[in-house]
Amino acid sequence: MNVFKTDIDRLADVIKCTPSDLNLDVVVGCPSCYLDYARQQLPSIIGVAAQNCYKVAKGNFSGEISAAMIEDCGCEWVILGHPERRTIFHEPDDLIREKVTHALKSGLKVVACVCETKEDRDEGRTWQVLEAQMASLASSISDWSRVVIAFEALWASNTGILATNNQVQEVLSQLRQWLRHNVSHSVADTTRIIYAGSVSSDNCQQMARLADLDGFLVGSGALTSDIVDIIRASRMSSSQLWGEQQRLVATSHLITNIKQLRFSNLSLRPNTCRAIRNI
Ligand SMILES: O=C[C@H](O)COP(=O)(O)O
Repeated sequence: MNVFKTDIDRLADVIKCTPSDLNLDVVVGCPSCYLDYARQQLPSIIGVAAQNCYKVAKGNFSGEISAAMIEDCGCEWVILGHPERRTIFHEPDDLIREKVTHALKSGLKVVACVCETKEDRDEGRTWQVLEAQMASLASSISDWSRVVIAFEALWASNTGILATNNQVQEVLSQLRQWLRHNVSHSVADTTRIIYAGSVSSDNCQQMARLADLDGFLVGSGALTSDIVDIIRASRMSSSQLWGEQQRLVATSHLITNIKQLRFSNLSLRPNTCRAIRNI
């Protein structure tokens, strides 16, 4: 709930120049009322994701949208179980699992989120919480090739506290090991696991080097020129995915300020210029 149509226009203007040979998926998370508009404005190389959808195809569920509606808008992604859905709207694991089941069955690709809160970390139950979320999600997934796992350290999102690289890598590694032991080696080796929690220009390059990191889910950084650096860092990521999967950057918000930066030399840093050219 951070942007309007004019922001989509600005984003589209910049991103139309994006070359098509990126070894990277860039997916723009979008409020449901703008899905259709965003899909029309953005180049086809950029994915568009809904930020939620309901668990059934059709019916009397006022205020909800369905997977079929997302597809009808020409979009192929949905973000499910976002930490804000889990914590602010109290979506339980079971509901998220049902949504993931339905979205996949409907043909969408899913960014499935797991998260830990500050209390989870302080009380030493991070892995217990994440494992329960993973187990619930995994029971709904038959085709992992259309699933990206996003881990968010909620305590490091807009709090002024940053997760260290070690803290992030530790969890990402645990998530991959969990997939290895509970799903399969090939799923562990090919499923993209991305990180969310105040990813910015300042920390994206170091994080991109983490062994088990395959991209980012970006919130506030997608509202500034930082997203250019983040996309660039993701492209250079050292993750070792097998098979056809590419690294991924998903935004839960639209990128708003790139055009403004592009045409405002005062606020355009040299590395941002280069990054814009390179994407
Ligand atoms: O959807 C994005 C995540 O909630 C992360 O947001 P953030 O990058 O502002 O911490």
